[in-house]
This record gives sequence, structure tokens and C-alpha cells, in this order.
Amino acid sequence: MKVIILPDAQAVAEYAATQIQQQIARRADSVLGLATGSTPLHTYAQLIERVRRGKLSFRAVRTFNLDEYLGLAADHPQSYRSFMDQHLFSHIDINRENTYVPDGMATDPQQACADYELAIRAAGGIDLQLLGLGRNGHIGFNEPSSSLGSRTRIKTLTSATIADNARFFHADEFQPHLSITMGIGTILEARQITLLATGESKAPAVQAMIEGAISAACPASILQMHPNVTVVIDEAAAQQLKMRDFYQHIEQENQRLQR
Ligand SMILES: O=P(O)(O)OC[C@H]1O[C@](O)(CO)[C@@H](O)[C@@H]1O
Repeated sequence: MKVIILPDAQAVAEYAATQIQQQIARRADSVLGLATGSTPLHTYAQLIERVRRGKLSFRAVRTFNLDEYLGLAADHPQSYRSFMDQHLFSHIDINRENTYVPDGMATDPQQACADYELAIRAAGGIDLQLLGLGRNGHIGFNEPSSSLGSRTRIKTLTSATIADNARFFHADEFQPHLSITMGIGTILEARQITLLATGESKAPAVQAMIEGAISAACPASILQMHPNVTVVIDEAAAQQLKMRDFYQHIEQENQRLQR
């Protein structure tokens, strides 16, 4: 696990946007795994800016989102499809047909999950998966106790996640308690993973993910088993790390080696 500690959320976004830009430079038709939530918003703003400046093109890129609320139509304002359209897709030169988000209104949701797995496979797998981190250590909507080998499926949200995400819904609006999410096994098949976490509220989950035991109690801890993970965090999210100085020392050494 590569742990990058940066001063603030803006620096985290710039780092993540550069990783995505480098991936697309390596392969124009890259397959990206994308995330929702508030954390990647700055990264998406960076990507939009780089496309506007002509430094980056998504023309041949394909994307697969991690998750969607079960029971929300694609055009519902709180659906993750709407989120992606609003915060990224409608501002960049991506072919909309190349953007995949699980279908929250599928008549047969289990079949839709199996089809999502097949679509990822047919695209050749995910080159770079972007992840956020739940305060309880979830990745995608894989809540604590999720099987560490799980595939795309229907998941029940914890009351903590429902409460965390209530801020996106009006008081009288239906807030789903179920989701379709890529499984942890699905996520682990990505060739490269970049996880972003910012703010003090993420500090306990960040510590458990990086320095705790691998356990379904903290689903993100399974990333310790992946050979190509970069965890990009700000100072606030890093504050409970016991070996924080060591991670910064490693990064300084890496930069020296590169020079
Ligand atoms: O970035 P946020 O808004 O803190 O959310 C963290 C995580 O929670 C989710 O929004 C799901 O609750 C994920 O999509 C995200 O990775």
C-alpha cells in the first residue's frame, strides 16, 4: 500500500486527477472505475478543468461506477447516475454510452448484478478504480460484514451510512436502504486502485484500513492484499496513523529514487 499524505483536500484531488490523467495517457481507451460521495468531487472538478484546457480527453474512455441505490431511477436527482452526469459526465468529452452505472430500477436486480459483472469483464476489466471510504470502513456500498470475496450484488445499508447520506435527500424524500454495489472481490480485480479520504471524520477508518487487521469489520482493510493500491489522504484523515512519519519517509525516498 502506498500512503500519500497531503496538506488538504485540494492537493488530494490534484494528485488523484494526475493519476487518472497518467492512466489515460498510457491507454486512451482505459477502463475507469468511478465513485460517488463528496470526497471525489474535487477530483472530478480537476478532471473537468483539465479537459477544458485540452490536457485530457475521455473520448475513448469507458467507466463503471461502483454502486447505485436500489429503487431510484436513473433520472432521480439523488441517483448516482444523476450524480455522475451532474458532476462529471456532462462536462467532459466522454461518450455517454461508455459510462456504466448499475440500474437501480432493473426489473430483475439480481440479473442486473450478474450482467454488470459480465460488462466489466467484456470491457477487459478495470484499469484504475477510484474509491472513497465510508466512516465505517466501507468501500462502494460494501458495509462491514460484507464478504471479502463478494461480487456485484444487492446490499443493505447500515443505519450509519443511511444517516451519513441523509444530507443529500430532502426530509420528505424517499431514501433507499438498499443498493446495488460492485463486490469487494470485483473491486480487488482492478489493476490499480486509488482510494481517497479527507477530513477528521475519516481518521479512524483510515487507521483501521492501513494499520488494522484484515477483517470484514473494516472492508477497506482488504486493500492491504492488493499489489497496486495508493491511499491518498489529507493531514486531517491521517491524524490517527501510528506510522505516519514512516509513510512520509517512504514517499520522500520514492521521489528521490525517481529523480
Ligand atoms: O465521500 P463521502 O461522501 O464521505 O462518502 C464516503 C463513501 O460513502 C459513499 O458515499 C456511500 O455511502 C461511498 O460512495 C463513498 O465512498
